[in-house]
Amino acid sequence: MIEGLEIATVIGIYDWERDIQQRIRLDIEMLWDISKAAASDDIRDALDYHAITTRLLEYVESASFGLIESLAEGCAGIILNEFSVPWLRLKLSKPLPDLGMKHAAIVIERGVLPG
Ligand SMILES: Nc1nc2c(c(=O)[nH]1)N=C([C@H](O)[C@@H](O)CO)CN2
Repeated sequence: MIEGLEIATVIGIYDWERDIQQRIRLDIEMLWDISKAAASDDIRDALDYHAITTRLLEYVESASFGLIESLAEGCAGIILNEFSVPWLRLKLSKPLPDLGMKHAAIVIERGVLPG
């Protein structure tokens, strides 16, 4: 699980949002059988959360989406396709204190759960 990953990006549908950066937060559950990595103690058998985080930082920092939905799908696609994760649940939160709420968030599940 990657929890509380905060990244600044251009995100939003309004003109004023196109000229600023806002910090989104990612919480990601990922399915991975850890038994091989636990037995070998070899990072090559593990789901390397450092590598995933580095890739997401690169992607989100350079992104410029209007909707949080689009950014969430982009992040999910990277994890599924580049890191061979079979299934994930991803929550993307965007702070909205001006609207009187802590944040708006969406949760998506992508990939296939075994059996
Ligand atoms: N379903 C969505 N609704 C809204 C989004 C969004 O990304 N998905 N975004 C906005 C604005 O950008 C808002 O965050 C600015 O206050 C409004 N609704």
